[in-house]
Amino acid sequence: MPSEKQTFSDDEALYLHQYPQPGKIALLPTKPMATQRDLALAYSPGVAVPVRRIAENPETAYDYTAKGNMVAVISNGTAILGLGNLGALASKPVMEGKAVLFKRFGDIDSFDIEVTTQDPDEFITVVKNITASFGGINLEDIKSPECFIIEAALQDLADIPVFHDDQHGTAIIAAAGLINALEITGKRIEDVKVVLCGAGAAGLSSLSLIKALGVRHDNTTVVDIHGVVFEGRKVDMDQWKSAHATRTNKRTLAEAMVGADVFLGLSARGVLTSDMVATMAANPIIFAMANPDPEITPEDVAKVRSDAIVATGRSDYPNQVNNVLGFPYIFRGALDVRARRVNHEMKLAAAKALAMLAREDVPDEVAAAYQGRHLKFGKDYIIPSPFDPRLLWYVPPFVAQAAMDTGVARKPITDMDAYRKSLEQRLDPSAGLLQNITSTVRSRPAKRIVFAEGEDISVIRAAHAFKQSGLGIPLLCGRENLIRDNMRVAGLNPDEEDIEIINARKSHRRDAYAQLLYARLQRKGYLKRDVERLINLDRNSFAAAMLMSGHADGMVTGVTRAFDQAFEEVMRVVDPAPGGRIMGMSIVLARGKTLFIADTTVSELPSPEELGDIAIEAATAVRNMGHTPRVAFMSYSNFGNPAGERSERVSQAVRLLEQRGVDFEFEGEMSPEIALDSARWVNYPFQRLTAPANVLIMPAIHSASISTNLIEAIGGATVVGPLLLGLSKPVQICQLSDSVSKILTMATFAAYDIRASVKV
Ligand SMILES: NC(=O)C1=CN([C@@H]2O[C@H](COP(=O)(O)OP(=O)(O)OC[C@H]3O[C@@H](n4cnc5c(N)ncnc54)[C@H](OP(=O)(O)O)[C@@H]3O)[C@@H](O)[C@H]2O)C=CC1
Ligand SMILES: CC(=O)C(=O)O
Ligand SMILES: [Mg+2]
Repeated sequence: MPSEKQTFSDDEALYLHQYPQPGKIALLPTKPMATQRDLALAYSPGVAVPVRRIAENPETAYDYTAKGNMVAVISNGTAILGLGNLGALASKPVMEGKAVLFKRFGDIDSFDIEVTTQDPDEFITVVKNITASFGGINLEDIKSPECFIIEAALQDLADIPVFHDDQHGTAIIAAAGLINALEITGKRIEDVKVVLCGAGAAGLSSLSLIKALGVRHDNTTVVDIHGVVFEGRKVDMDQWKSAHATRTNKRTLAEAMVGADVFLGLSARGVLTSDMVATMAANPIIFAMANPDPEITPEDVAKVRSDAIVATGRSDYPNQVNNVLGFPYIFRGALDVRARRVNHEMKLAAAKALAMLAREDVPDEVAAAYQGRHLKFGKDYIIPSPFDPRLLWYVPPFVAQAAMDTGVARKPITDMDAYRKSLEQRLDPSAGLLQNITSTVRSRPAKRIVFAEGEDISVIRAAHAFKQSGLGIPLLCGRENLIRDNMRVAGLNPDEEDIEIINARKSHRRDAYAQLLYARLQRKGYLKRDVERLINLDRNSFAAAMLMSGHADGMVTGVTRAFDQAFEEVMRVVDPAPGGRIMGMSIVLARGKTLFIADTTVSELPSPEELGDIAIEAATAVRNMGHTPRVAFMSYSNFGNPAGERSERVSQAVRLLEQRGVDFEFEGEMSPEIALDSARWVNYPFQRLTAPANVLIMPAIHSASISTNLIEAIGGATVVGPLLLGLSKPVQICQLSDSVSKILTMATFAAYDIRASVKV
């Protein structure tokens, strides 16, 4: 059952997993395989050379193969999230997901491996025999108590870190959160009474770690599906539960919760009730970490307690206590020193580092990642956000140092400052862009975005997601009946959808909008009845009139008709911004680069002066997104070589812009390989860019459009847009039949408003 807060439908989740290709990962070669020589070097016979070296000295596998930055995510699917034992194959989406998260947050390459056995010995044998391929093994979603046996055995058998993430990743994050929650509430760790619900992998390991930090055994109560785990209990006990059993008369969770300071939930959805929370001690700390749905929602806690600190495993509430905050950085640090294992000291170091990071000031560029919430260490911010880019250079050095201090590092780091800098460079700068745009929109006062094609099912879904994600107030244009019917088709309940529907034909503003349009179009060959028809029948005219009249703050269209037609309809109603340049800018996110390309939609063949206007509009929009623009005027030639009429136009654009005294870097004319690769600048010592260009101004629409579409078609890149700039109001035009996600992105950009006329 999807949870109340879920902002997407089951169909959308399936669609994401199925298209454009099934699954979430693919392999990216790091060496060319284009020629016979490439093949000879990389494969037979060249490959024989590293083979012999590794046979002679196994350590050199770290030098000649991807082993050192490769982690296997291995499961048998016996405890998939909180969904239970659904088997190895069913766990594959989660394992692919973890592999992607390793890459996204830790720049670690990763394979998912699903082992179809539930027999621990067989599982151990399989994993033991593949450890040589990897720098580390991340065991995932294996149920207890088998997970304890499996991990311990593999740690003895392997000479690389074997880390059961549900145990230790979770324990590390929960410990970090607890350290900070105790600090905020002023409670002492040796005094707090802790109830753990869920005596499984995550629960028992978390309890062990917080005991190592100072929680007293006698102050803890463990509860599993049968109730309290007390000393002497006979039902469903094992050595791991017994180690945490306490002498107590309490038998149920409700009894255990009376007077408790801390609740750690690593069990199942809805296990904790508001009534139980009401009986907790003052300033209770509640970590409801079951996934995908917590033991209790923050809303249900708030009904009975205003003094509680609440954390969940989910990203849509404050305080996400989820192991995604841990495994990328713990493995990063462990791999970088070629650690033999992840030991207790490394886990404690990671927990303390995470706790410390949450107490540091949040710089502006990081603030955007926090979904507009209060950014000061306190009740709603006890742990860093998974999107905090500082995690990657903050946490691994502590882990690596602990590995070195405890003698498990095979390759100690000699210069920690240099190491920290190298971690900063690993960060994919493109990864944060869309997240930052989304977070900023959430943090600002809600904007009303009119979705002109409100009857379309994808548009309805996007509007629903827009609202559910807290991005603003969607307004759907169209006929109520049709929209309500299509809401049902989209799996939504129209009676529960709190989205305003505006039917042009019934709108009391029809006349006013017709007047507005008539005033604009009467000298352009339109009669009064022509504009009345437009307002009644053409949703773009109606929606644009809403925008111009201040009844909406932004507009999205283009899903049901071609760009040119939608653009023309919008332009009939919406004025250009004073001094603005109407143009399209596409954003290309690929391989760690963010490129802004303009003009991808409007001007066929801009004059040199117009190219300058495009550069100014683009550079300001780029700045509005928090990036420093470095503009390159694109050509097939570089600084007059080879000479030609087309390249001369571009060169002239650069000269004209020099006279306009702009406040951003620009250079040209130049070809893309020179603009993007500073290593090639040796031949052009006079060029003025301080780093590779990120804004590419194309000489004409065909080169802009072809190059952008080519990048997208080749694959491996995310292309956003084209985003429409230069209008007096924020309008975004999607591509025909865009997916729900793309429509949502365009609506988010309409709400963010990157136009140059809106200097942020
Ligand atoms: N936020 C995070 O980062 C993480 C969250 N988790 C979540 O923690 C939960 C447990 O995962 P994991 O430890 O890997 O799985 P395990 O299967 O190892 O453990 C689950 C434990 O919860 C117990 N349990 C289930 N239902 C209840 C209930 N109604 N009342 C009390 N105890 C119950 C189980 O008891 P029994 O075996 O008797 O059924 C078992 O002891 C899952 O929801 C998972 O998503 C896990 C890892 C990380
Ligand atoms: C987060 C995680 O690993 C789990 O819920 O199993
Ligand atoms: Mg897990």
